[in-house]
Amino acid sequence: MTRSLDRITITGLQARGHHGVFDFERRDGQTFIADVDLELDLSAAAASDELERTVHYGEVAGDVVAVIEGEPHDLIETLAERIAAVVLARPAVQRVTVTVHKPEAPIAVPFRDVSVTITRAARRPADAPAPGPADAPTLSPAETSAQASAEMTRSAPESAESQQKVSSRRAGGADAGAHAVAALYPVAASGPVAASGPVAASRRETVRAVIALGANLGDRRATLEQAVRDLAATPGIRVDAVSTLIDSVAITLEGRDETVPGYLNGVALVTTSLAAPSLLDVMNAIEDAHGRVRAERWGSRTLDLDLIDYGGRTLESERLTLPHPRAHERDFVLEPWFEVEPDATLPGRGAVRDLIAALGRSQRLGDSQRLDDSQPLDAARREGARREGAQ
Ligand SMILES: Nc1ncnc2c1ncn2[C@@H]1O[C@H](COP(=O)(O)OP(=O)(O)OP(=O)(O)O)[C@@H](O)[C@H]1O
Ligand SMILES: Nc1nc2c(c(=O)[nH]1)N=C(CO)CN2
Repeated sequence: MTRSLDRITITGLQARGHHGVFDFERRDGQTFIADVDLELDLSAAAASDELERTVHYGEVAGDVVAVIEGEPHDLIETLAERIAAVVLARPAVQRVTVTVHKPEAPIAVPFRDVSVTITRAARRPADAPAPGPADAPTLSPAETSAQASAEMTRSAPESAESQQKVSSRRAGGADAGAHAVAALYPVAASGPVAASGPVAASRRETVRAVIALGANLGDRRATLEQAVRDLAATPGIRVDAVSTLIDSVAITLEGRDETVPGYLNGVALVTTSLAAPSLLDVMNAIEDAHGRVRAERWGSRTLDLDLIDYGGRTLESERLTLPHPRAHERDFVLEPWFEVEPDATLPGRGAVRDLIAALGRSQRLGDSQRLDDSQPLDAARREGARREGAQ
């Protein structure tokens, strides 16, 4: 006889997403709220008092929020289906009921809420024995949105804890080497990486990402400093290190062009709890805030922020390709990256050190030069982190 299952229920999970059929919904985003009701057998966990034998509700909350923040869908029906899929990816969960609320939906008459509710079952026999550690192979927030689009592959995500270890190790390595590099790793001084909103207390998986910065119009240095400040002040983003800035000749569709204003380029290493599409949203918003006009490809711009690497993942979607498809041939990206992460690798391309060597002297931007004073950029990073902490 099949006995009825136990339940874990989380209600009111709130996050900002860009789902909807209207352009303005895609552009501006709005609040979505999810309730999830997991059906599973909790007796082994209750008997042993072991977290490993149940499902960590904090992680589920993080996964759900990542789906809301991730790849936009037209319908809340689709969003609910994606949420159900990531919850059911946890082997212990037999059935899940998902409600997605869209309280700010564009409905022309006063209303309190609109929602959809779906129930989905795992394609596992309901009375099969519960898997060992109930929660075994879990998905990171980024993966969950990736799984939704079924496009992303990955290497293992780094937990906040392992990330801290990696950063500390790097700081030690830097101490042993040039002290200029050590100054770029004040790990302890950086702010926490927290999810915004009601799930801030839940443990969110964090991912290391590499963001390239460039500008060739206006006060380039001031713009790049402000962009670093803006990134560091964004909840869910911690800027761990910034490179010095290099001055480089503009590469246009015609090649090197010295008649076009030259670029200042640099790289920021960040740790983020945002899903990759949400991180790109933030980057685009910062570009827009600096008057970025998207007139022509490789045209002059006040600010360009490119997502070079996101936790080693590869992705090919309409608006985001990971790693950045042209990073391997750009020494204005590779050189600053190498400076702050000498052992970095570009997924599918190899060690950044080797990629720089492969470009060969003749192809390098001969005019690239290190600006000896990049302190303002690091000061901007710290100031942004303080601003985020104060929020
Ligand atoms: N990894 C990525 N980082 C940033 N934008 C990306 C990435 N992958 C895809 N895109 C998409 O590329 C679009 C165009 O970006 P952008 O205007 O910065 O291009 P570009 O700077 O002219 O050229 P390039 O991408 O070669 O630097 C963006 O709207 C974004 O959706
Ligand atoms: N030197 C240089 N040239 C470019 C750059 C850039 O950042 N630096 N960015 C481009 C489009 O993203 C096109 N050309």
